[in-house]
Amino acid sequence: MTFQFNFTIVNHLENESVPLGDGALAVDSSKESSVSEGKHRDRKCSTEQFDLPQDHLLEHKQLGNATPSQDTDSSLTAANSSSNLEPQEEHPYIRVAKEHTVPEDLKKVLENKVIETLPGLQHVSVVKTILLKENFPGENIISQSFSSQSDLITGVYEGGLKIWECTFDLLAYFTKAKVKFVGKRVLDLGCGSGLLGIVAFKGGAKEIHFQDYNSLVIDEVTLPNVVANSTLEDKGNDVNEPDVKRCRKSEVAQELSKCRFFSGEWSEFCKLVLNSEKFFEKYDLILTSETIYNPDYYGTLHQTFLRLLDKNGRVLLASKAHYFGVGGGIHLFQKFVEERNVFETRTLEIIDKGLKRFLIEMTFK
Ligand SMILES: C[S@@+](CC[C@H](N)C(=O)[O-])C[C@H]1O[C@@H](n2cnc3c(N)ncnc32)[C@H](O)[C@@H]1O
Repeated sequence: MTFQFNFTIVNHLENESVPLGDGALAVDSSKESSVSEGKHRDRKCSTEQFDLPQDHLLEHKQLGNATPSQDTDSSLTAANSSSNLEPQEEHPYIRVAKEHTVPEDLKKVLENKVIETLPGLQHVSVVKTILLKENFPGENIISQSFSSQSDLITGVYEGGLKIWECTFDLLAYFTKAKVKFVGKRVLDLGCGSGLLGIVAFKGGAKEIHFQDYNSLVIDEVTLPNVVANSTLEDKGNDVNEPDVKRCRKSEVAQELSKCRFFSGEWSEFCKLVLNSEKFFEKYDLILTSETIYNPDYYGTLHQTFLRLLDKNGRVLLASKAHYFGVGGGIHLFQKFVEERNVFETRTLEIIDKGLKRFLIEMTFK
């Protein structure tokens, strides 16, 4: 079955057809659970990494693999042009992280976007973007993903343009387990649409950071989604008085200042936030859905948790049991984590409908 719109909301929305826009992305939903195969994985590599955190966890030995990267995209930057804090000789190119600022004119962010409420998630609206590939010559992940008919292109496009199934599992868990966000520092890691972070935002989190591999995803999907879910939409539309409007705008800007947006590969993202001039406090909660499909990334991912999670914090991770084609999956990842002996993992829920899926929690030992 082929959907033709910017988001493929798999399984849950399989029967929801959306009108076509010219130039809209077509994604084959039948490939949802089997991510792109080895044909794109020609830069698979692994290295020992990186700078370890300056705390008690230093004593734990790190054996991670580095993330593969592939330079087919002009937005990639040579790694050796960035900070030399970390050895990266085996990666001539790596997707350097950057922070995306929220544009002042929020209306512009939503220009040409169609906002739709997700069925069953009335409190979260989702922006559907019309992505014309010629608008994004630098990061032509849309056309590449389309022409290769795959959901992921390792090191080029990591799947953030669509909403993956486990996101809904984690959202349901938040409600069921009454997960508290108030006052928490939250990271939506590998955010794609950013729904997990958005729920944390709406739930009163103190600060919410969104990270995706692709800057296009942040600019065209995550950021518009967050703006659409800020109170600007709820409050702003029916008001005409300039003073009231101005006041609401500044309220919204203040609210949005709790959110920060980052793109780039995980180790680069860690470097960016840890070395940033802005004060960085570790996260109380790291939310992450469908990010353990590729075993080559486990080292970097584990390292990211290790470096960015507060010692009393927890990771809530949602994943399919197995990712056919790429080889990752929950058991492999849990084994990897166990061997590093830094985190404890606990299975929160097993969803045995369709493809088996897991929700796990990770806390420091
Ligand atoms: C399959 S998508 C899942 C998106 C979203 N969490 C969801 O459930 O809909 C995987 C996400 O992980 C991120 N990701 C995967 N590998 C990464 C890496 N090595 N460095 C940075 N981000 C990565 C990508 O940005 C991508 O959005």
